[in-house]
Amino acid sequence: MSLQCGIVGLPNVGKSTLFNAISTGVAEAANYPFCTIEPNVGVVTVPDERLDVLTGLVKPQKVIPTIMEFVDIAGLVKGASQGAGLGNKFLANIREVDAIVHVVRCFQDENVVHVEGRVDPVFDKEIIDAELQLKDLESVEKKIQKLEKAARTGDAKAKVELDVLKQYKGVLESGQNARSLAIDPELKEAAIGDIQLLTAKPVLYVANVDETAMLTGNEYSEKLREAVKHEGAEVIVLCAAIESQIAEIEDEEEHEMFLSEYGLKESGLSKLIRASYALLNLITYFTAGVKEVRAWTIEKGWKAPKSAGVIHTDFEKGFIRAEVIKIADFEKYKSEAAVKEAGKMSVEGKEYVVEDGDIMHFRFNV
Ligand SMILES: Nc1ncnc2c1ncn2[C@@H]1O[C@H](COP(=O)(O)OP(=O)(O)OP(=O)(O)O)[C@@H](O)[C@H]1O
Ligand SMILES: [Mg+2]
Repeated sequence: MSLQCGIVGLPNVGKSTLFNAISTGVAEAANYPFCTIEPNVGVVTVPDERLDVLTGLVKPQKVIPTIMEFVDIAGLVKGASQGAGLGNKFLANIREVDAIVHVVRCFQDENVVHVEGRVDPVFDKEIIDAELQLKDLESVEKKIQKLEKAARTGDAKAKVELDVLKQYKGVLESGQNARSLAIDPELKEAAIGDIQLLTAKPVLYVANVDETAMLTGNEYSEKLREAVKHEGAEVIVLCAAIESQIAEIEDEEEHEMFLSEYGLKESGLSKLIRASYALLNLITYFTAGVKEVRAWTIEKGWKAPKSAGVIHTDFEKGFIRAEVIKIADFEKYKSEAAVKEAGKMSVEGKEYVVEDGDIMHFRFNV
């Protein structure tokens, strides 16, 4: 299971710089075969200290972290929803991703052209939002037309959906994003699940600042933070130009030194990758054996059989039970045997909801 985050923003704000940093950022996770699916899709490993802890205790032959994909989407401009600057093609790229990383320029640099001729992150963000909203409005209106016909023939389901879609229309027309509509998840899925509204996708913002503001942020990033406060979205402050330099350092020690020289505890990229993972409502469970210690991605709320299914469909079909160790217990008792002896391993059935950090052992029968 691998989900995609699309990197979105105006032209020349640092999207590709950030993408390249992410894509070459093997320093954090040198043990995963980094690969590129397409030139603009990068597979990154999700940094996870717990995996290091487990590896230290189990000493496996192989360690496999979990992954995520980032897509570098070309810059959108004003009018993109009407096709300006190849707009429609890029908007289609956004439709395919699961979440959006919206990069906003918060750095001053006369040598880097700003398409609007000035640095104003809040206004920039609004340009992008407006284009995405216009595109969504188009999709919503199309579907409303279809549903109106069905509703007229007395289709009750169509009437319910129509009502929801009209609410979305209202939200979009008032210049808000579809995600701001508070609505029952099932109703939402029925109404807009098939049309993949761009502004319904979860979002986080990257304030791309200059080197001097990397630790503290600056007036621009503050303005952005203030402007998105009501959205409840996260704002990550980083300097894409520096991040891409840091990412190129493969030697782990040197990498650490570089970070500490800048006063950073961890790279902005690690922060961004973890935040994106959380944004998608993803959690990690582990399997731990001497052959392999591995992190697996599932969605929050998944029960044991479905979670087992990400390893192999047989695990789900033939699920019998799961033996679960909490990672804190593994750390405390140092081995599976010691955990068992202490009575800290639990045996769970089909209804067990897997928690972040669980170490799972599935019993199955095919
Ligand atoms: N934090 C920063 N400080 C200073 N310069 C930066 C910063 N981040 C990126 N840049 C510079 O900004 C320029 C544009 O960056 P980049 O190509 O990544 O933008 P982009 O958003 O991908 O643009 P496009 O939409 O045209 O593809 C580059 O010259 C890059 O080095
Ligand atoms: Mg680019």
